[in-house]
Amino acid sequence: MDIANAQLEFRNFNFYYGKFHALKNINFRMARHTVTAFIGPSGCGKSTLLRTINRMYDLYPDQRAEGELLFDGRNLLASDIDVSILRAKIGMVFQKPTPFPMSIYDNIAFGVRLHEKLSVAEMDERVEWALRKAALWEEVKDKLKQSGMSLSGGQQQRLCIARGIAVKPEVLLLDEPTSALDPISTSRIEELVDELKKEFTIVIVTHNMQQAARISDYTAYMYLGEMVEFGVTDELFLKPKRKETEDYITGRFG
Ligand SMILES: Nc1ncnc2c1ncn2[C@@H]1O[C@H](COP(=O)(O)OP(=O)(O)OP(=O)(O)O)[C@@H](O)[C@H]1O
Repeated sequence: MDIANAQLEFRNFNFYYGKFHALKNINFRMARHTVTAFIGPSGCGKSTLLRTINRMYDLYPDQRAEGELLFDGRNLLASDIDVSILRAKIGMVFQKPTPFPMSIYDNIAFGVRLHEKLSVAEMDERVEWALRKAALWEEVKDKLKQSGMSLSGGQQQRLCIARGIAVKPEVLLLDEPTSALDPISTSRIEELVDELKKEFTIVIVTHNMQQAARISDYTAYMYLGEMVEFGVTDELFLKPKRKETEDYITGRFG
């Protein structure tokens, strides 16, 4: 399976936690404005793979990556890459909603201030833009000064998505963004992903195969640190090429 004009490309990519070889020879591409889902059993390396994309591992001295991870043709693993600029281009939303202990407005404005000097009016506009994109504006427009922590879990997760997109990244990484949410909040986030892919490239880790089938364009099935199969989502679910993938998606695994 090949993707022309890849925005992101893993080439002969390996990742280690100390001596533990967590990702083994990963090769695949992601196209701009598509949704790619990583699925596979617990511990297979989905989150590890996602976190390499914005070099989260830099924070931990015993973790290292080898090979190439190309973003618009540039190797993100190179030592001269400015990681703070990289993280502005590649935003991330975690499994548990993690609003900052500050107002709804400042949750969004905080990250923007680190990267851009905006006037008050421009910042107001940016905050509204991000909250509208995250489908939260109508619910919070009259309480922007209230703490982000006062929102419901589903609203907090949309606030985190708004915070992630407020700096106008090109790629948004979602690490099991709905696993702590009820079905209604989950379906709102799923609709949101569909909307957001018009402007951003989205990579999502999910435990939920139905969710991957519903919202992604491409799916990668991982097992024990290897990418067993990567392909167009409908094809991977309806006509998997590998027996291991078929066993997993039909529930015969384990
Ligand atoms: N900080 C760490 N130090 C050492 N090993 C780790 C660390 N984080 C993860 N691992 C190991 O790397 C492998 C992949 O873990 P990872 O969290 O990426 O899996 P996952 O597919 O996201 O799992 P889950 O679905 O349970 O979240 C596992 O064997 C795990 O034990």
